[in-house]
Amino acid sequence: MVLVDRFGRPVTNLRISLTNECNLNCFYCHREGQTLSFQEMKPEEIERIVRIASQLGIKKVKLTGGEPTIRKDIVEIVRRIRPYVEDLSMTTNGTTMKLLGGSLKEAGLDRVNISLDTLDRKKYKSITGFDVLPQVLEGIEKAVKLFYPVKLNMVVMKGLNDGEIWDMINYAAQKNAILQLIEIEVPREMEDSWFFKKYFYSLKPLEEKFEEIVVDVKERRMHRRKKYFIPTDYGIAEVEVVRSMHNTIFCANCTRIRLTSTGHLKTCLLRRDDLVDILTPIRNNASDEELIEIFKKAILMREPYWK
Ligand SMILES: Nc1nc2c(ncn2[C@@H]2O[C@H](COP(=O)(O)OP(=O)(O)OP(=O)(O)O)[C@@H](O)[C@H]2O)c(=O)[nH]1
Ligand SMILES: C[S@@+](CC[C@H](N)C(=O)[O-])C[C@H]1O[C@@H](n2cnc3c(N)ncnc32)[C@H](O)[C@@H]1O
Ligand code: SF4
Ligand code: SF4
Repeated sequence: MVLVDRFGRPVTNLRISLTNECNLNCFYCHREGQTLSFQEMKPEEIERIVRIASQLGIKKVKLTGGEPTIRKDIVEIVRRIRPYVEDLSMTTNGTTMKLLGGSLKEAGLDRVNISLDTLDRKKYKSITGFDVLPQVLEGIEKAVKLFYPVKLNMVVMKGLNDGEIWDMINYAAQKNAILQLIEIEVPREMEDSWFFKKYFYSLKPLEEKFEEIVVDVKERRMHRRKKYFIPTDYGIAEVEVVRSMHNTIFCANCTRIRLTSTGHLKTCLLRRDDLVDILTPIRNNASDEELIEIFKKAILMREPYWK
């Protein structure tokens, strides 16, 4: 069974923010659309929500945040939810990967996405606020030994790191990782913000350039994102483009529901009016049937953001 929303979009994956806290401070960070952080779910509460989701056909889970790996119980969380999930992945800034990668793998994590906007140490510090690029690069070395696929997330910013796109394509090919090139995304009301105006870099022209040089192009079901297969000196690079701003096709093919670290189901990254509390009912001993109804209510609230 898979639940389908009012717009005909099946809901097949759950994106869980484990904490809104982070050990870095990227200036553009959307924190998965979460604004509150007054409480965090316990491992057993997360496990219960994932079990209920799996009964509704939601079998792919992404762990994110804030930085998911700063939770002291991260390995326990992975171990607890593993049995209910077919594709269990994490998006991380990579700072703890060298230390934790082995335990996460052992606990059952399938794959990781690691954020890496630049290979330049000074720029990395100016973006994230911390001089930890060498630590992150070591984390990537560790990750590619443990997991497949590893994706590297590069948020492309005008005048800041747009000159590094081809270096990053080569770096990813060399490490046998997939590169995700990502446009900065903000909700409508923030399109006037200083950083969006200054740094937004449209990836559309680059996609057109890719079309001319690729050996293959594939399209993912989720968001109908394109994956380009580009020849490099290090073999074929796989480059996925995440172009979400004002993209109606992207939203029409959104198959995700979200869970905030405070225990609220959230229907869309960019909406501000879409939280459905599931943690309070759990703490008040709600039955599985009641939790299923809460999921269904949230799924009914889903709508494409850009339409
Ligand atoms: N607007 C929007 N952006 C998203 C959504 N999901 C992911 N993103 C953005 O896509 C980029 C990559 O996100 P990741 O956390 O690596 O996850 P992903 O690539 O979507 O997931 P996988 O491909 O399954 O690993 C980030 O910039 C996210 O903010 C979504 O549903 N809506
Ligand atoms: C919010 S972070 C959380 C996970 C982890 N801390 C990390 O940085 O990978 C998830 C992903 O969203 C991306 N991201 C954050 N803010 C963004 C924005 N405004 N636009 C596009 N992507 C963004 C990050 O680069 C990262 O790849
Ligand atoms: S590391 Fe991730 S959560 Fe932390 S500030 Fe950067 S993008 Fe946001
Ligand atoms: S509806 Fe669009 S903006 Fe909202 S989460 Fe889905 S893809 Fe992202």
